[in-house]
Parts: sequence; structure tokens; C-alpha cells
Amino acid sequence: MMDESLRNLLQKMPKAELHIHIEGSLEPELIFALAKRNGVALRYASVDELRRAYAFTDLQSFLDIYYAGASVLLHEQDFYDMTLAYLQRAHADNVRHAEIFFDPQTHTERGVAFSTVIDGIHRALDDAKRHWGMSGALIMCFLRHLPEEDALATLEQAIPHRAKFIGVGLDSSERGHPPEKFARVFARCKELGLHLVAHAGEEGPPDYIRSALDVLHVERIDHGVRCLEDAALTRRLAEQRVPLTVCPLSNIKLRVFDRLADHNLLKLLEAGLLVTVNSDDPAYFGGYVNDNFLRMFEALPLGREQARLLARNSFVASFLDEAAKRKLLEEVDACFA
Ligand code: HPA
Ligand SMILES: [Zn+2]
Repeated sequence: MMDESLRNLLQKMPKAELHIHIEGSLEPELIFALAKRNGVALRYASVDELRRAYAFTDLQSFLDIYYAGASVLLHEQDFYDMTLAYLQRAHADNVRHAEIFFDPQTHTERGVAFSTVIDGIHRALDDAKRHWGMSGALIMCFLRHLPEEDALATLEQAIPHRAKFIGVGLDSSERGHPPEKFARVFARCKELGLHLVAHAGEEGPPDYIRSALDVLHVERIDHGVRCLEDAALTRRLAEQRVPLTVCPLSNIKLRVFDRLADHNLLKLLEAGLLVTVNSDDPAYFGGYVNDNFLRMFEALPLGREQARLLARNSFVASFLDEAAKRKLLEEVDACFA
């Protein structure tokens, strides 16, 4: 059992969350409530039946259910309710800053307007700032199983809303969809001054991490846990201080590792990498960010020093400005004093 004071520290330490798909925060209860409100038919008879379907074998088996769950989102208020529920839950975990992914193509493909999606999500961020002093920012993800032309068209739709998001990412089915496929759209995003991130090295090989850096010019790697299969790449990530947004419970549910005790989080830290801990899709993977910290610290020989480092890393790896980072890092240090 974990020391009670370490448990308290993990829960109370200020932290940023940098890898959370807002559609992955949609809890089964809210899926059913929105289905009812919007008259959308679901394949599942009850919340329990839906929850029982969350038995994934790999990334694709999860994505099939995740896209089905998102089909209940139709109106601006639905996107607001989903996002505010996440922010409230994150606030309870003392998340002080969240950089949140959203997947516009999942919704525009179903005929929902781009503005409906981003306006609902963004309004919740404004309210979280007002209610709890919690900051939030949006990262628009392109679905990598779709053609690059679709991503370019999505970017065009996003331009009038440029002030509401800070960057772009790449998610969905990784294998067979290398970063190179999105070279043109990421080049265009770079010209627009957007921050760039990409999922790489979750299920895909270390080479996808390398091409995310060299071809897409991303600033952070989402997941990236497979980097350790390539020693030269690992050294490069450490030297260049490229953050990895690691999601332990996600990696177990999607069978990247068999058990939490087999997770390579400690090895990544020992390799000198700028690792952060995040929830990915908390409604599907069995926990929010503090659950990820607590379960990981129970399973591996991690202590107070690693807790402090991971809290600090979450702000260092964020896209906050330097003054905001400094202030939050001081709060972390005070928590550990
Ligand atoms: O973990 C993930 N990987 C890739 N795409 C995703 N979309 C939501 N969650 C994920
Ligand atoms: Zn993810």
C-alpha cells in the first residue's frame, strides 16, 4: 500500500493535463442523457450494457466505440455540457491548466457545424476560468485514418475560429497512417503560428516518432512510449527536451503493456525524458488524471521526487507563457516544501 502522505501529495499537487480527448471524457451516463435529450438511438440498452462493451483489445476496438459514443453530440449545449463536466472533474484533481484535444471531423462528418463544436467547448473553458481560475486551451486534432485533403478542408473551416485554439494534433488509428501523410497540412499550420503535436509511438513504431519530429516538426509527442525501442531516438528526445504525454491507464486498456507493473514510465524518466502523466480518454480507460498518478505510483517504485518532477514537467511541457509557468512551478515547489 502507498504511503498516505504520498497519496495526498499526488492528489493535491498542482498539475497540468496535456493529453485529454474531450470526446473521451463523455461518461456513459451523459451519453444516455444526451441520447434521450436529442432523440438519438443507441446500440446499447443501458448504461451498464454500454460500460460492459468497454473491453478493448487494441486502439481500433476502442475507437469504434468512442466514435459511436460521440454520435449523441449534436448541439452547442451538448459540447458545453461535456466539456464543463470534464473541467469540473479535473478541477477536483487540482488540474490548474488543461490543453484539450477535440476531433472536429468526428462531428462535421455527421453534419454538425464546426462552429457548434468549437463554440460549445470554448464557452465551457471560459466558464472554468471564471469559476475556478483554471486555464484551458484547445488543440484541434486531425483524424489520421482520413485523407490529408479532409484535414486541409477542416483547417479551412477552422480559420475563422483561429483565436479559439492554440494548436493542432494528429490522432485516431496510428498503424498504416504515418505522420508523413499529413506533411502539407502541418506545414500550413506551422505558417499560421499554431503549436504542433502528434500521437506517435503508441501502437506505431519508433520511426513514426522520428517522422513526427522531422517531417511534421511537432513540439511534443503524444504517448511516445515505444521510443525506448530505439536508443538513438531516445537520446535525441532527451537532449532536445521533447515532452512525451504518457497515459498509463490508456496503455493498459489498449494492451500496449499487459499490466501497470510492466509500464515503462520509470524507464522513460531514467532515460532523462520530459515525461508527463495524463488520462487520454478518462471515461473509457477507468480514471481521470489523479487515478493515473495513483495507480502508476502503486505499481512502480516511484516516490516523492518523481511526483514533484512529474508535476513540474506538466507545466514545463505546456504551452503556457513563461510567466504563468514560473508562477505554477513555484506553487508545485511550495506544495513539496
Ligand atoms: O489514445 C488515442 N490514440 C489515438 N487516437 C485517439 N483518439 C482518442 N484517443 C486516442
Ligand atoms: Zn490520445
